[in-house]
Amino acid sequence: MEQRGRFPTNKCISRRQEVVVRSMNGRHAHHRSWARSRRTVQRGVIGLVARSSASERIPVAVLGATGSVGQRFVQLLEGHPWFQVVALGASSRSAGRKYAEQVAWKQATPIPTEMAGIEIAECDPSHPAYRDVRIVFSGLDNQIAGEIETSFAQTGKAVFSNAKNHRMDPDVPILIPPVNAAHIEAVRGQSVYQQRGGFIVTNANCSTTAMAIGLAPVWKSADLGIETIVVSTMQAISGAGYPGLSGMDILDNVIPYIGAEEGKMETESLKILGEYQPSRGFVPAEINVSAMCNRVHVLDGHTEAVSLKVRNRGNRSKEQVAQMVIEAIQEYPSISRGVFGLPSGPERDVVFNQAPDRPQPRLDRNLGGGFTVTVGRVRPCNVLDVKLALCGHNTIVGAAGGSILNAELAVVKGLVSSAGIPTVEASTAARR
Ligand SMILES: NC(=O)C1=CN([C@@H]2O[C@H](COP(=O)(O)OP(=O)(O)OC[C@H]3O[C@@H](n4cnc5c(N)ncnc54)[C@H](OP(=O)(O)O)[C@@H]3O)[C@@H](O)[C@H]2O)C=CC1
Ligand SMILES: N[C@@H](CC(=O)OP(=O)(O)O)C(=O)O
Repeated sequence: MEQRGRFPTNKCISRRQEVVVRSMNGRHAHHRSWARSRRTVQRGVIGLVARSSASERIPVAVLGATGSVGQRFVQLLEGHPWFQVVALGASSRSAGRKYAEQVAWKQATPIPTEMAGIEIAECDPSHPAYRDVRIVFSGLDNQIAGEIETSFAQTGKAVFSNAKNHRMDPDVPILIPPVNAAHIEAVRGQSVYQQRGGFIVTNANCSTTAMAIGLAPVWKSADLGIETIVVSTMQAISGAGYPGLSGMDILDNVIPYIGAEEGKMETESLKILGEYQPSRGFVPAEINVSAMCNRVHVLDGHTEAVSLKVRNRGNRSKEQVAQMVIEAIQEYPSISRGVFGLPSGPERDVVFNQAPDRPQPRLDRNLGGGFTVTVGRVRPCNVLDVKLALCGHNTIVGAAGGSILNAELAVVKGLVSSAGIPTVEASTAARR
C-alpha cells in the first residue's frame, strides 16, 4: 500500500491552521479533535471563528478524471477533510458512463467507493453536474485544457490545473506552497476573479516542481542563493501519461528526449523562484538554468542530478558550501503543514538523506505520502560549487497532489468561498 494515513492528527498547529480547521469543523472527526486540542491557544492576530453551521465539505470536480493525473486526484481526494468530489469530467468518449465502469484504473489502491458510481460528465461548465462545484481540479490533456479551464473560471469556479497551457500567463501563478506561497496573490489581479470570483492557478511541470522544492532552501538562504543551475533529469514513465511509452521503447533503455521538457524547466523555474509584485506582476528570478531531460525505466518518481553555483560563496571552500547546503535543507521549515496547516501537507516538504546512495525513486518517492522531496549526495563540484541529487513523486507532489495543496492554500487564504465556511479573511474582518 503506497498511501500513508494521509490526513494529519494534531501535533503543533499555527493560528492560521486553527482558523481553517475550526472553520471546517464538523467535516471530519479527527479535524474536530485537532481543533479541540488547541482550545487553550491564546487568541491571536487572526482570532478564532465561531463554529460553522456548514456540515458539508466544499464540492469539487476533477476534469480528466480518467487519465493518469486524474486518477491520482481521485485517489488523493478520497476522505479529504475539506473537499468532496461531486463531479468527474472527461471526453465525450467517456461521458455518460459510471466512473468505475469507464476508467482503466491503474492506482495501487481501489477506486474510492464515494466516487465509483459518479457518472462522468463532459467538460462543459454548463453541465448540471458542475452546478454546485466551487473548485475544479484539471488533469486534462494539454491539447484541450486551456480553453476548458478558462470556461470554468469564467463561471466562477476556482480552477487548479496541471496542464502547461496557462502557466506562463502574466496573471496566473505557478504555485508551489513550500516555495512561493505568496504568488497566490496574483489571483486577485485576474479579471475573471474580480468579475466572477473564478480564477486559474497552475502547478509546475513535474520535474520543475521537484527541483524547485529541493533547491528552495538554498535559493532562500541569505548566505547562499543560486546563480546557476545545471540539471539532468531521470524521469519516470508515468510522466508520459497512460498508456504512454510502449514497453518495447522503454524496457532496457534510456530516452534522452522529452518534448519541450527542457524549455519548461528553464523558464518555469524562473517564474516560480521570482517575485510577484502587484504593481509589476511576476519578476523572474535572475538564475541561469540549463536542463537535460531523460526518460528512464522507472514507474513513478523523477530523479535529478543538479550542479549549482551559489550566489554568495565569498571566501568559503566548496566543502563549506556543501555543508551549508545540507544545513539549509535540514533547517528549512515545514511550510505546507507547519506554516499553513494544509491537511495534505507532509511533515517536511524537503528532507536531506545522508546515505551515500540516496535518493532513489523506488525508496524515496512515497516519503510524506509522495509530497516530500528528498535531497542527497550533496558534495563539492569541480566545475560549479556543489552538486546533489534530488527525487520527487511526479504524479503526487509534481501533479495532482501539488494541485490539491494549491487549493488548500487558496482556502486558507480566503480565495475560495463557500456558504457557511468562514475563511481567514472573513474571520479577521469580523473581528475588526
Ligand atoms: N503525468 C504526469 O506526471 C504529469 C502530467 N501533467 C499534465 O496533466 C495533464 C494530464 O496528463 P495525464 O494524466 O498524464 O494524461 P492522460 O492522457 O493520462 O489523461 C488525459 C485526460 O484528458 C481527458 N481528455 C482528453 N481529451 C479530452 C477532451 N477533448 N475533452 C475532455 N477531456 C479530454 C481524457 O479523457 P478520456 O479518457 O475520456 O479520453 C483523460 O481523462 C496533461 O496536461 C499533462 O501535461 C502535469 C504534470 C505531471
Ligand atoms: N512532461 C512530463 C509530464 C508533463 O506532462 O509535464 P507538463 O505538465 O509540463 O506538460 C514528463 O514527461 O514527465
